[in-house]
Amino acid sequence: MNEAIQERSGRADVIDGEAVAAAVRESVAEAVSRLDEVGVTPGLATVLMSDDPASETYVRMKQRDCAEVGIESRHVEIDTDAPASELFATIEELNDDPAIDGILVQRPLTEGVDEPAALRRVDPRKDVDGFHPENVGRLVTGDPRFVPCTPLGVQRLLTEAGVEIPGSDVVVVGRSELVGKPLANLLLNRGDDADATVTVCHSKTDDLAAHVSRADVVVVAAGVPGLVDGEMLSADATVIDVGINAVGEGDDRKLIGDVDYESASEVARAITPVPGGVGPMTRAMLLKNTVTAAANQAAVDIDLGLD
Ligand SMILES: NC(=O)C1=CN([C@@H]2O[C@H](COP(=O)(O)OP(=O)(O)OC[C@H]3O[C@@H](n4cnc5c(N)ncnc54)[C@H](OP(=O)(O)O)[C@@H]3O)[C@@H](O)[C@H]2O)C=CC1
Ligand SMILES: Nc1nc(=O)c2c([nH]1)NC[C@@H]1CN(c3ccc(C(=O)N[C@@H](CCC(=O)O)C(=O)O)cc3)C=[N+]21
Repeated sequence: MNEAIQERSGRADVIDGEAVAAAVRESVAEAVSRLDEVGVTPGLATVLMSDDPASETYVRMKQRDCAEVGIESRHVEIDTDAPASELFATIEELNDDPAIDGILVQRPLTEGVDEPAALRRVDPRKDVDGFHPENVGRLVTGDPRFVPCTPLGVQRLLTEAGVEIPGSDVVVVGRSELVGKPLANLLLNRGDDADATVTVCHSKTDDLAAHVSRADVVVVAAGVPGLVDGEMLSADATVIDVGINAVGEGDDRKLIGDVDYESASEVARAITPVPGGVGPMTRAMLLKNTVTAAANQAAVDIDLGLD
């Protein structure tokens, strides 16, 4: 049995995102020490312009992750009442700051700020989120530089779970710029960890169940709890649940995914839990992209040991 697969629940193997993310962080820490030997310390800047408590939590987690692997982090908070020009000026400053290798502008931004305009301002060489149109274009044309962290995390979970991606039928539920579209492009590209036949479903898809039932791999990123359940799945399917939905109040408050875990794990071959699946991988891939950005900007030609 694979290291990524820790336990069985129902019939499906449970893919342990925390364990795979810990292994990624370990290899990132090793790469950081190799960079340290040549005098390079990677730096990540997080920019928050929002009062959303979940965003504040995520940004804190990202800083903690950085500290664990030896990446320096800087956090900039912009008042939600401030004009967008203040956000844009902050991004420009970070673009020009040699101590900063990666810039993450936490989404969603406060209402009224033109998000695409903000993402376009990030220097594409520091765009560790992979959201700048230049990096989006490079992914789509099969010459990726920075690939968004969640799709990268999903791809790694699939390979760690022993899924043979080439030739497989992948159904992605959700077509957002953040997750669905870049994931579809990543798995559609040529390569040993790709070469999939990809179908992308969304809210206007006629008969979601018909698509899902034919898939070897189902990735759900819709933000709709219970959207995919066991009845829709084929018995050999691997299910990756990207959704993060907070349900309940007070002591009953918890996170659930977009997949009905109970029924899906009775049918599927393997499944990711929420929490503990894709979320930790998203954060781990951010660290990896930051180290890559640092090596590229320092123009050091050393083997980072990252793949
Ligand atoms: N684990 C992680 O690391 C991350 C988790 N997330 C989570 O993943 C989920 C998706 O995020 P994101 O991509 O940003 O979300 P968006 O809201 O931007 O996109 C949701 C997508 O799902 C589609 N959709 C909505 N309802 C249905 C439906 N009934 N049937 C089929 N498709 C549907 C939408 O279709 P249409 O385009 O037609 O509106 C849209 O394409 C959220 O729960 C988010 O919190 C996000 C990022 C990282
Ligand atoms: N510029 C930008 N880049 C992003 O990558 C980005 C973003 N904005 N905005 C919001 C989404 C969401 N996202 C998550 C990251 C980690 C977890 C995560 O670690 N989740 C844990 C649980 C966390 C908890 O306990 O709250 C888990 O699933 O186990 C979840 C969601 C990144 N996003």
